[in-house]
Amino acid sequence: MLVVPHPGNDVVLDALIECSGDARATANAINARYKTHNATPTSSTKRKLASSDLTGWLNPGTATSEKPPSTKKRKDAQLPAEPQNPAKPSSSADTTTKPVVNLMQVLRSPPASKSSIPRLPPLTLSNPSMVAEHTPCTLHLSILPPELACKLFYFMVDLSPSWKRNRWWLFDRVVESPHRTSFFVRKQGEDNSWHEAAQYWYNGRPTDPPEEFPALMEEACQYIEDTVNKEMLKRERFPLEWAGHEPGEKLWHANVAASNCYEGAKESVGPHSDQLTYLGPYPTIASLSLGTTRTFRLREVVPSDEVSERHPRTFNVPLPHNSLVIMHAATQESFKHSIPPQSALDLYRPLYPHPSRPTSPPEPSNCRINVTFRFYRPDFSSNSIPRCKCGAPTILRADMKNRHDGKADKYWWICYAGAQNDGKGCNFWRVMDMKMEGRGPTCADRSEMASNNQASFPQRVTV
Ligand SMILES: O=C(O)CCC(=O)C(=O)O
Ligand SMILES: [Fe+2]
Repeated sequence: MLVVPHPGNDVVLDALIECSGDARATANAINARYKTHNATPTSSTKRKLASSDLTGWLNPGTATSEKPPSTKKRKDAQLPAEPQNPAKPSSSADTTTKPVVNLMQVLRSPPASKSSIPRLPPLTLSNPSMVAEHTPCTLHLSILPPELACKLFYFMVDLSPSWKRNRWWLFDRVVESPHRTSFFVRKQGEDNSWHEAAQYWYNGRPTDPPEEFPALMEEACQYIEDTVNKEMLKRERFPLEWAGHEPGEKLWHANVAASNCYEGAKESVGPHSDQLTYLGPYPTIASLSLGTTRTFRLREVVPSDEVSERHPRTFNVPLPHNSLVIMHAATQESFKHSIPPQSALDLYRPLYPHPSRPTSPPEPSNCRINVTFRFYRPDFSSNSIPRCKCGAPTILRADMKNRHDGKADKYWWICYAGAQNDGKGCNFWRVMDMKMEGRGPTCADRSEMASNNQASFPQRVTV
């Protein structure tokens, strides 16, 4: 079993988007990027090159090939264009021989930069005002009453042995995430429509019906919703954000939550942006940290038209027990986030004894529990998600290299069936069209309505 930081295929999906859905160009581009990085191969890099060539990933004979929306290369794509003479398929990359190779070595290697633009060192954002200054996120310390935070930590740690390691196909092998995860829904009437969404938390794997929010999670969620709503009132809203709440209803509420357990310093999650399939564009996600402090890393994705001017910057945010990061709108569109492995960590020392051992002193722990509270939008409900030719629901991803200013945003519906189906999906691609697909109302729709009614509407959209 190859263990890679989840979700390792984020890099591949981004590269596919940059190559306008052309899978062959994507494989060639990833190979070319790797080869550029290792321009003067040593004997060890030669060995890696031979075993990790991605050309064999493509299997056009089995793919249900839909012509991508545009096969014309985008001139602003960061990855190199398809070579004139595509490399001959490497025998060692042949799917029948299945070489064992850590694909992250291939996918993670950025090209050696020859540019003169200064690289900025990673910046540690050690307090809430620094986080707000440099990122679209806000950090909130001591978010829950201390006893509730401690009880919820114990409760989730006790539950976590039943959580799953995410598994999916990447190219021709199954990979597994280096942490455990679970998914919860908030009971709201008889609505079971998020069962399918839960499967997406597990990369399209069939799952048992998701669990409902346990009582302690529900209690915590109410504090978190209050903070998120207060923060949302302070910030600008983006045109594609959801604005369909009823008068008097909260701007944001959580209807699902995903949890992660990282045991020890080495468990991690790789750089990714969250899938937008049910969240829609410009989501707000509230991420609660309990237990040992870990670093939350944010790395900006520089739009294509700025790559020659500046390098992306990396920000490290230490997240202590009982802290909340709100990933506000535009975080998923313009940053990747991760929990990198660490060489060491400080044990968490609970203030209170475990409820089932009230007379024993609390034991230090090397676990971190993370709960991300999310709002799955009604206009992105399961039955509205386009299906690909495999018959499976597609996933929604932002074209991160496009500028994200609320005006020129682009999102793609992409086949994701390959993640569970021996790595074989179809080449389904479609640009999302909010209006044509009948989605909304968004902040832009509301603001349009207001101007049609000739009401004066402020520049900052308030809904
Ligand atoms: O553990 C964290 O703070 C991040 C988890 C995460 O990125 C995710 O669940 O999508
Ligand atoms: Fe995430």
